Amino acid sequence: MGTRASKLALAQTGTVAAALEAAGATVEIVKVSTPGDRSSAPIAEIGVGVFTSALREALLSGQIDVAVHSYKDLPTAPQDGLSLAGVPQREDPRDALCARDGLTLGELPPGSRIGTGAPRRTAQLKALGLGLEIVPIRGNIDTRLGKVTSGELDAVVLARAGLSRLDKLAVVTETLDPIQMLPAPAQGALAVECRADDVDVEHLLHSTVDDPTTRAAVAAERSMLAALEAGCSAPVGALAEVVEDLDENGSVVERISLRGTAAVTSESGAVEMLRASGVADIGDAEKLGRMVADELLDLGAGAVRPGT
Ligand SMILES: NCc1[nH]cc(CCC(=O)O)c1CC(=O)O
Repeated sequence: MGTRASKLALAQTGTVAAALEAAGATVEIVKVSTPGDRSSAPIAEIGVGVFTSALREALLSGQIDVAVHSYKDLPTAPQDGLSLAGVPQREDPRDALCARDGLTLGELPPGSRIGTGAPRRTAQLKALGLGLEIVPIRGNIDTRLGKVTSGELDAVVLARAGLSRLDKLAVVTETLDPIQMLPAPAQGALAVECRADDVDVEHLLHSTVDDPTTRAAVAAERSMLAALEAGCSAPVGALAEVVEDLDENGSVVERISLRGTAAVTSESGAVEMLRASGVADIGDAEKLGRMVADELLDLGAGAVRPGT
């Protein structure tokens, strides 16, 4: 199994490895270095797939047989020759504020310095109108948290899932409500890939680590992102949840609800978050994503293409 060498990537790969071992497989972990690990430039500058392409190449060349990615880091375009055989049950997808002195977002005084490198988090924080100063940062979770401990920053915003996997939830001072901060499409989910012609491994992954509910939710979020022609560094948030609903006969059915947001920045620099949402049958998850994207485009989301 190939993995990036960061603590988070190793923890993520470890959970999948444990599930495969419990199913009788023998696993060897192979660390693969990616351009995203070697460069500290903003992700938007290094390009799409900075954390995932090297793992995919190792898979295609036969150096490894299974790759575990953070799903939100995968480009939306499908990859020839690979199969997304397992989408394990998702962690809590929300973002988390880790602030000094136990403060919540509303308690941070205007002018507080908040670290994040994500255009999506930056846009949503600005749109809240709290007068916070957004400071661009990159680096692994410990590096980011260290900037709060040292006093360089008042807070950082991180994926709650990453902190949970590293057993660091104690540093969270507020789990951000999706009404204020919609997570990245597929945040908190993993993507487990193998070669498309490796049917035994594909079957093993599918039968041991795949969660159809997570797969449907992520499909809705990612099809919204793809329909906006945006990538993981775009100011776009999405959250799909499987909810219980009643059909026309009054029987309980599971349906999927999707909320999406995209930022538009005016010439004066003011940020507005456009919002759209919808509900559909689980089998129509991808269609739902395209519908919510169309609604965002109708509202004026055309100006959120990558790089803008
Ligand atoms: N490349 C950043 C990245 N990719 C996946 C995670 C966290 C884990 C997840 O969202 O599943 C993170 C860090 C963060 O956003 O705080």
